[in-house]
Amino acid sequence: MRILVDANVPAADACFGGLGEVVRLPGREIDAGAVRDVDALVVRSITRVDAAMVEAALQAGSRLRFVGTCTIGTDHVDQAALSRHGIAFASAPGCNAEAVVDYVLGSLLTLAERQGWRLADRRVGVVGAGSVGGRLLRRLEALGIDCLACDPPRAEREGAQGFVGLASLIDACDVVCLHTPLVAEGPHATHHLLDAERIAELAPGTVVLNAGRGACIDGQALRQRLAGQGDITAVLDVWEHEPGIDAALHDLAAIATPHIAGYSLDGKLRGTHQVYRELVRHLGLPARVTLADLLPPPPVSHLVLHGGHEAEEALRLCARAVHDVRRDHDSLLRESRRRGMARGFDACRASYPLRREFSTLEVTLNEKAHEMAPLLEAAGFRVTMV
Ligand SMILES: NC(=O)C1=CN([C@@H]2O[C@H](COP(=O)(O)OP(=O)(O)OC[C@H]3O[C@@H](n4cnc5c(N)ncnc54)[C@H](O)[C@@H]3O)[C@@H](O)[C@H]2O)C=CC1
Ligand SMILES: O=C(O)C(=O)[C@H](O)COP(=O)(O)O
Repeated sequence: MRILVDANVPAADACFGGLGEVVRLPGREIDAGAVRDVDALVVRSITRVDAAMVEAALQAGSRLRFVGTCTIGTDHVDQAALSRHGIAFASAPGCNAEAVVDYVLGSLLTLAERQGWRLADRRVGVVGAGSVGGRLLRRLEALGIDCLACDPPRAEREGAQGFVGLASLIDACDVVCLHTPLVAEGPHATHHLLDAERIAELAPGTVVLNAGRGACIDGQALRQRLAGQGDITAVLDVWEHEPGIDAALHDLAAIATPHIAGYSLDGKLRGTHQVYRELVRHLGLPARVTLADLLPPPPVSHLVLHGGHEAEEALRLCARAVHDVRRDHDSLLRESRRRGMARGFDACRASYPLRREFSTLEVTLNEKAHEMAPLLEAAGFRVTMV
């Protein structure tokens, strides 16, 4: 059996090597020709697995019977086309949701520091309350932050209580966080969910954060608002037309990162392992590799606080011990200046030093810092007191 695996999938040999011959290719080079001679394909979000690719590969004699994406998002895979041709499909729901929530908290704490406000004084709106948005709401609420959630599909299934419409959320919130999948059509389509009209409705001072999919925001309309009135702030991890993103919008975003919100080692390994489990199930084999086999100890495992920090300052300190979003912003700026936008974007992603998640950091609080315990636990750190 031959398994073609995106070169950016970690632990591919450890997981798939026991099942057959593993062949690696950069995700953007995986096309019908590359798939012609394989039985299984394992990708991430940058490989388009569409009807044309699958049909061209099959016509050329491909034995392809399984496609897995080690990501949450599935908008790059034409699942209907796979099913028409009897090809099994698996994704990795929730795999990197914790990492995205860490990214959002780290970004908001960084903006708060730069702009001189406290997160505790802001109302945060979460659009798309699924794996990522739901976890974000739970952490924010545990931190005592006022939140609103907008999720019409969930509101339809579960009842409207606890959810608001998008217009009300925009009207009431200081921070609007997008965590929706990209859905091209249907009653809950998300393509340009924040369109020119919605962007015009954002009150001055609003922070817009997108860590869902780039095309959920009309980038041109956002650029015009930022360049014209310049009275809102954008934190963008995802972009229309990645990797060739709009350079002017990039320059106007307060925090601009190259689609790495979910790039924790933990999240990526979970993604690989989830797809591995689905592949062995498809083959009727036992899963011999466990996730614990794959995860090394974190580079920074322990921090001691002796007190004297204001609450949000302590949070920022712990968040940055794990992940400093300013580094990711600076590296995209530097690499895009040096290599051009598309190549710089991909270079940052390819060489990204996979970070760990907040839950891998143990924070020990000395007596004078004990009062920080509830806040740090709510943010997702492991806390011990001495
Ligand atoms: N920036 C990054 O690195 C990452 C981005 N993502 C993106 O985030 C998306 C969300 O991830 P999960 O929360 O795990 O997915 P999920 O499927 O668990 O949740 C998505 C939620 O969005 C809701 N939704 C759908 N249409 C909506 C609409 N029109 N308005 C408001 N809500 C709507 C759904 O009902 C669902 O509750 C993924 O599809 C992926 O595209 C995911 C991981 C990493
Ligand atoms: O899981 C998802 O969905 C994501 O957006 C991934 O974190 C993106 O990672 P790549 O597929 O672009 O490596």
